[in-house]
Formats: sequence, structure tokens, C-alpha cells
Amino acid sequence: MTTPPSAATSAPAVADDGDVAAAHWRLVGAFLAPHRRALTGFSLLVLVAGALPLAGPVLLGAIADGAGGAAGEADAARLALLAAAFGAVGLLANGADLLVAWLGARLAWRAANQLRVRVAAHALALGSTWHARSTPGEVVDRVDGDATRVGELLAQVVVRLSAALVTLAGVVVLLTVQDWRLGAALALLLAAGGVVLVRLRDLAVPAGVVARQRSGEVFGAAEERLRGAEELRALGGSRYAVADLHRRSALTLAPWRRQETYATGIWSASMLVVFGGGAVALLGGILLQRAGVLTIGQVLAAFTATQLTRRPLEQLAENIQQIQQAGAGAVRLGELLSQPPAVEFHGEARLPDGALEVELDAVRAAYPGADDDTLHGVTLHLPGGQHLGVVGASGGGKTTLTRLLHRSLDPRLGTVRLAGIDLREVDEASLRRRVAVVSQEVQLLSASIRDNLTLLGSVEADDDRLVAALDAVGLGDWYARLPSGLDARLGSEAGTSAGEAQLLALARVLLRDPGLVVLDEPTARLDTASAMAVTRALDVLLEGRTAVVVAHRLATLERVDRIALVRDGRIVEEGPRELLRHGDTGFARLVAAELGAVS
Ligand SMILES: Nc1ncnc2c1ncn2[C@@H]1O[C@H](COP(=O)(O)OP(=O)(O)OP(=O)(O)O)[C@@H](O)[C@H]1O
Repeated sequence: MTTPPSAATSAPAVADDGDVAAAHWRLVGAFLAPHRRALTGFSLLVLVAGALPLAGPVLLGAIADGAGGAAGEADAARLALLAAAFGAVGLLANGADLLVAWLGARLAWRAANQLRVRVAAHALALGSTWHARSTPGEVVDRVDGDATRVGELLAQVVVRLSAALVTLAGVVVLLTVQDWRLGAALALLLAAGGVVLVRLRDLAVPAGVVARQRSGEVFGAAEERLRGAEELRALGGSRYAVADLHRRSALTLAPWRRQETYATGIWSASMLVVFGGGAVALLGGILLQRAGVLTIGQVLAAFTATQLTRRPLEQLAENIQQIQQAGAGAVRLGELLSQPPAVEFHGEARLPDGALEVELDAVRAAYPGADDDTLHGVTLHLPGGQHLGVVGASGGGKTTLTRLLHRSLDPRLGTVRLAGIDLREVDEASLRRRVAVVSQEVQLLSASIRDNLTLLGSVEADDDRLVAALDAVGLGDWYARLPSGLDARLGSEAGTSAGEAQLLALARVLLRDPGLVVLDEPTARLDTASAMAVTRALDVLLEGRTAVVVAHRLATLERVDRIALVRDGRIVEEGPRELLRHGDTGFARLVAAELGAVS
């Protein structure tokens, strides 16, 4: 498979809106490069399919002229031959159309799918700031809706439109051969029609952009509310959520209506051109026939040829709307693809086995688009195998500090090292294997337990190892109750409480055998019994590994070796846990003050 250009590095600097749109198109187009050969073959076929029907009017004219004369034996045979050729052209043209439709659909699906996969992969690589700004529904709409439209456009519509243009040009040539004045009149009419169509399309595109954006927002809002359905219902918010959805969806009406109006205008304009062309051929043809310039057969050929413009013009009118929708989609996809990923991996170093030593050296970190740094010069040293508890008031920078450890964010200045290796030098696969993260909100998939444990196969482990990991975190009894074992689907066949979900997440981490575990207080949202089960599992998981634990409870700190107090993006205190024992030290008072409200 051809590797696509990195969206982050290939996004060109753009000056104005036109440049931005062009840059976005280039970015999207580059992702379809692997289909270039298939597209070329398809284009040739489409050109043949576009040119074939042109033979029909020529044959019809010759038949009409032949039938008008004295019908000798030879003439009758010639007429029969012409009629047979006329039928054969019709058959061939239809056959070519079928082939074009079949191949076009296949090509469009492949191109769209490839684009979809690329966009999904890029969306997954984007940082937390970007994801915080976009609802999952909006992202899904881009990954599926926009990618499908753009893939179809690039693989099929553009090619079909080229065929339409070939037919139109062929008709003009055909008329010119009959008489140049007929050809010139039709060319003028087509040019005028073309200008009107393009103008209408330009008006329709912005309406389409707004319409697609609004429907993306409705999709996003619906997804978000469905996800929080239980809470919404419990708090009596359902009615308001529905009313809000109705209001949002009503906002899509105006741009859709505008877009549809322009689409109808485009259709009418193209039909006017067809009728105008027919009138030109009939009127001009009859005048020229009276003047003895054309035969009746030639007039018939000219008129029939103008009627061939109907299909390409219909196609233009139809596809112009598709182009306009895909244009809006391409701009949105381009925007997404030009967002730099949170971090880029170029390093090849491998992290060693065993517990990893952690060092932060004068680290400053900022989120994309933020004016200020979130971390202001953090320095920290945690020997391999030790456990650090990080405490501090909300918004102080604890999560940001942990994000640096698994490279969800890179320092703006300073260095983060694991086992003495700058994280920017480390190979991605090695980092993902050796550093594990457990957040408060466990992300379980509606898939089998096996897929959840191996994260869709990203860890190789046989069933015995999977079951042993479940046992180790205390899920042995839960697992034993499941009739279909590791194949049980989470949700439908295997229900999980919040505590069990956390334990599953810990088993998932255990299987990776990491050297550093980063935890965001996994017991914070659990009841006492579940919290105890998770704490027991943590004892197993963290044994012999380095750990950084964001702690919201004093109890959590009892199991760590060192404690760091984070406030306003700085580590204001850091020291061994023993200091807490002496309740009168400044350190103990500070920690107690930070945790007092929640412990
Ligand atoms: N993904 C993000 N994009 C932009 N800013 C962010 C992002 N995450 C956090 N911030 C900002 O960075 C600052 C530090 O947040 P951080 O989440 O690191 O604090 P915290 O101490 O972990 O807080 P909490 O205990 O509430 O989780 C806050 O001002 C927050 O608004």
C-alpha cells in the first residue's frame, strides 16, 4: 500500500480562502493517489462510452437520406446495413454504460474506503485539545459522510463529467461538420449555459457547506445526548434535550432549502440548453435545407445530435450538486487532515525491559492554540520501580504532566526521559508496549472480552494468559460465570459494573507487561467495595513496575513511595511519603490541605 503523505507536514502554508480550499483539495486528492492506474483505465472506458452515441445521429441522417432517394437493390442492402449498425451502436453504448456504472461504483467504494481509513487514523492521532473541541458525532460524520462523498467524487463523478464534456464537444463537432453556423450557434448556447451553471454552483456551494456543517452538529449533539441518556433521563433533561435537537435540526432547514433551490435552478438551466439546442438545429437546419446547403438527412442528424446533449447536461446538473456537497466535504476533510497530530514519531530507540526510570528536566508544556504554558518548568526524578503520587487542586496540571509520559503531548521546552532515553527518540510501538495508561473513564468496546483485553489484537496472548490476567486482577469469579468465556460480548453477554470495568482495564494493562504505569486515580469514582478490589489489583499490577498515580484520596497515597504536589503548572513540593507521617511538617500540611476536601 502506498504510504500517504503526512498530513501534518504536507499541509502547505495558505494565504486566503481560495488557497485554503485548493490546499485542502490537494491534501485530500493525495490520499487517492494509489488509485491512479485504475482511474486512468476507467477514464478511457468512460471516454469511449461518451463518444459511442455520437455515431447514432450520423447513421440516422444517412438512413434518412438513403430512404428519400430511389430505392435500388444496392441501396436497400446499404440501408439495411446502416440500420444494423445503428442498432449495434445502441447496444454497444448501453453495454459500455453498464460497465462504466459497475466499475465506477467499485472504484468509488475503494477510494472512499481508503480515504475513510486515512481520515479515521488521522483523527485518532489528533491531540486531546482537538478532540475536546469536536464531538465524536461530528468526527463520525466527517469520517463516513464526507469521505464517502469525496471518494465518490474523485473516483467517479469527475470521470463521468469528463465523458459528458466529450459528448458535448462531439455534438458541436458533428453540427460543425453539417454546417459551421450550426456548430457555432450550439457552441455559443452551451457556453452561455455553462456560465449560468457555474454561477449557480458557486452560489450553491456555500449553502452546501453551511448545511453539511449544521447537520454534522445535529449528529454530534444527538450522539452526545444518547451517550448520556441515563443521566439525562434521571435528571429530567430528556424533554429539553429533544427540544434542543429540534432547534438545532431546524437550523439546517434554511441552508438546505437554499441549496435545493439552486439545485433546481441548475436543472432548469440545463434543460433550457437542451431545448434551445434542438430549436437551433431545427430552425437553422430547415433554413439551410431550403437554401440547398443541407439535406433532410443532415438536418435530422443535426437535430438528433443536439438531443444527445440531454444526458450529459442532466449529468452535469446532477453531479454539480454532488460536486458541491463533496466540495464542502473536501474542505472539512482537508481542515481535519491539515491539523497536526498531537505528536509525531520518528525515533527508533527501544525502551529496555523492566521498571523504567522517569526524568523530567525543566519541562514547559502548552496545549495547541493556548497563549500560556500549562506546565512551567517541571523537574522530576523517579527511580525505576518507585511509585509517585501526584496531588494538587483541579486544573493545576496533573493530567498534563501524565500526558507527557505517554507522549499524548510533547514538552515545548525541556526533556522527558524514560530509562535515560529522550521520549522523542523512542519508537512508537516500543513506547506503547512499555508505558501503559489507565484513566478514570475506562474505554471498553462492545466486542468480545478477548478483543477488549488484547485491544483488538494489538497484544499477542493466548487464552491461558488472558484468563490468568483476569484471575490476577480478581475477575476470576466474574469470568467463570460467563457461558461463552472469552468470546462473551461485553454489554450484551457480559455486564460490567464500574469496578469490573476498571479491573478489566487493569488486566488489559497487565497483559502488556509495561515498565511504567500511568494512572489517573482509578478508584476515584468507585464505591468502597469496588475501590478495595481495584486497590488489590493495583498491588499486583504495580509490583516491580514504576508508577505515576494521580491521587485524589489520602488512602491512595499510602501505597506510593514519593509524593509530588502540583499547583499552577509547577511542582511546588516533592518528597518521600514518610514526610506525611509527621503531621506537623509543612509538606504534610500542604498535602492534607490539597486532599482535605476529597479524602
Ligand atoms: N486537552 C486540553 N486542551 C487544552 N487545554 C487543556 C487540555 N487539558 C487540560 N487543559 C488545561 O490545562 C490546565 C491543566 O489541566 P489538567 O487537566 O492538567 O489539570 P489537573 O490538575 O489534572 O485537573 P483535574 O484534577 O481537574 O483533572 C487547565 O487549565 C486545563 O483547562
